[in-house]
Amino acid sequence: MNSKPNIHAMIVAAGRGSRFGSSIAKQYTMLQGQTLLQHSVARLARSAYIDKCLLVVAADDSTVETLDFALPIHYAIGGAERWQSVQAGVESIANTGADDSDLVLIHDAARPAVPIQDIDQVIRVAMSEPYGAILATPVADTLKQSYTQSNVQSELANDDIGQTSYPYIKHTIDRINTWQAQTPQVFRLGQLKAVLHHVSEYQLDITDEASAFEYLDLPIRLVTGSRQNIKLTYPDDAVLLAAILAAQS
Ligand SMILES: Nc1ccn([C@@H]2O[C@H](COP(=O)(O)OP(=O)(O)OP(=O)(O)O)[C@@H](O)[C@H]2O)c(=O)n1
Ligand SMILES: C[C@](O)(CO)[C@H](O)COP(=O)(O)O
Repeated sequence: MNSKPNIHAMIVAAGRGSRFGSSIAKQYTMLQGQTLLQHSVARLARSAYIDKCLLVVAADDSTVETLDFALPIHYAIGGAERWQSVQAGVESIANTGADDSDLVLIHDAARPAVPIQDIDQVIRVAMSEPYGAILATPVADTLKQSYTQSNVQSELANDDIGQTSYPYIKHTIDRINTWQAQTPQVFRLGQLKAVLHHVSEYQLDITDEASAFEYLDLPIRLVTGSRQNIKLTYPDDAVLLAAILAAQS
């Protein structure tokens, strides 16, 4: 195993933020005087392993070029699904002549509070792995699988409590050995290219790149990260992120 591979950092910022529901793409939400995307680049800039960054943005993005970043920036145009944005970034990195054993670090623009020590730790672990490693946190809550049943007779008419769409509990999911995936996710370039090709060929539905390796039974290491590394997904997350960024600064 090459113990000192090159690291190619990529931030995916080509999403729409439909669950966040703002009129501007959520990566341009301002918190603590900067956009989320600028915060995320600034976090990577503080890692000794990273000296430049590829930003994967939407084809119609007219905001990114108006911003200053803490690293030299290159651009690629993203796709409709997150993995397609990553694939565009991977192609761009491969076209620079990068080696298949190099590491590609993928981070969400929407995770601006990742601690620097977590970035460095997941890189160090990935360096000793044949495929890669991701940040994640053990699930802390009791998890319920749900079902919906429209014709259940309840003592209280559903309308009386103003909500007809609450589901019921099916069962409790065992949380032992259950983790919440975060980013950065760090993989060998050649392997990442291959698994994304598989996702494309078989039209797999994935929400992170580690899932592509899972489909092929390729082991990816879980590195325990901070619970502060939350993603701006729903409007409530903005309150939490603002508090986390303020506490970290
Ligand atoms: N086609 C896509 C979809 C997502 N992303 C990026 O992937 C990260 C995490 O994805 P998510 O939170 O799902 O972002 P969105 O797709 O923007 O949100 P939503 O699913 O609510 O629309 C974000 O930084 C987002 O910009 C991307 O680059 N290209
Ligand atoms: C990559 C990711 O941030 C890991 O948590 C996540 O999978 C992005 O997509 P999601 O649809 O919000 O889970």
